[in-house]
Amino acid sequence: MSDRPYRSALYIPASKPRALEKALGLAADVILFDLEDAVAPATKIAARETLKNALGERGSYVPRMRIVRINGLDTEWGRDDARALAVMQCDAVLLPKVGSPTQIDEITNMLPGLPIWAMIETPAGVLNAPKIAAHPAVTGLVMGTNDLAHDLRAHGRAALGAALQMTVLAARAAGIAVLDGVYNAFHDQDGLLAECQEGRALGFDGKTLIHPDQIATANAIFAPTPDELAQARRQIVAFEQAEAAGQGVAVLDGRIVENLHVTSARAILAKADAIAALETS
Ligand SMILES: CC(C)(COP(=O)(O)OP(=O)(O)OC[C@H]1O[C@@H](n2cnc3c(N)ncnc32)[C@H](O)[C@@H]1OP(=O)(O)O)[C@@H](O)C(=O)NCCC(=O)NCCSC(=O)C[C@H](O)C(=O)O
Ligand SMILES: [Mg+2]
Repeated sequence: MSDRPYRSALYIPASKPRALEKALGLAADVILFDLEDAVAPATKIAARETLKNALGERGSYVPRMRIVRINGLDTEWGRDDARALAVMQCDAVLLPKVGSPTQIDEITNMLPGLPIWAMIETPAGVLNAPKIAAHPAVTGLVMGTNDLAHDLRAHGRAALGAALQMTVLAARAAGIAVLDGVYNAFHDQDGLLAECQEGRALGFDGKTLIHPDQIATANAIFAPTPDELAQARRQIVAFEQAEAAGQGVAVLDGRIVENLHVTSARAILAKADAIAALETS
């Protein structure tokens, strides 16, 4: 997996030109240009044309990662959406409601070479998440907690715990990125903060968002903290000193530091560097 930050991934309905324009100045790490559920059926085709214009120029929205969510290939719009990607400058395509790796084969045949992100938002998708994540074209998973809760007839985030963990497990086993679902109450900053903290503790790389006011919270919570950075540096120094003294393990503040801790520490520092590079470019 790259060091690229995925702290905040903002959905923008492709049917909203004002939101598309506004996103040029927003600090989201990832923009999810949406042709699927945020766009009403009557405006799907016009939204696709709007998005072609917005993503027509090389370098537009860079340095943010640009991911286009198309409609499912089993819908009347999906195949034309996929074909339209040929004239859009984007970094990946996001396929909704992926239930099995054969759906990934289908989109890969249409868009060879383009990285695929898969939405895990159906019961079959959760159960098959390890196989979906292991597909060589898939570089990221995105939780679709609204659709999943609907399909499960579940209420509340706690009911999704197994699915959230299964999806993180699948992504980590495959070495790819994984993003948490959206927080619908976009005026509720306290609720968003709590859900971002929970998502980070579960192992997610970042959170998908629906409103610009949610970006700052996700960016803060999914970034390494100053304490984590200081601890990472101290662990590396302690381990290097132990190694120089012929030891395989260091002791820092009464805890052992092994090679695996150093690997994590280096990953934390690399992530902080990548965030700094993104924010200054
Ligand atoms: C939720 C909204 C409908 C709220 O819209 P609105 O009432 O217009 O918000 P504001 O007036 O507060 O907007 C203030 C300004 O911010 C811009 N804006 C709003 N939202 C976005 C956005 N997402 N990206 C960029 N810019 C945005 C407005 O244009 C205003 O700008 P200005 O004119 O300069 O003041 C709206 O936020 C919205 O449509 N959000 C996206 C909803 C969406 O994408 N839903 C689908 C994805 S969620 C999903 O499907 C998850 C998954 O599949 C699952 O199953 O769980
Ligand atoms: Mg959905």
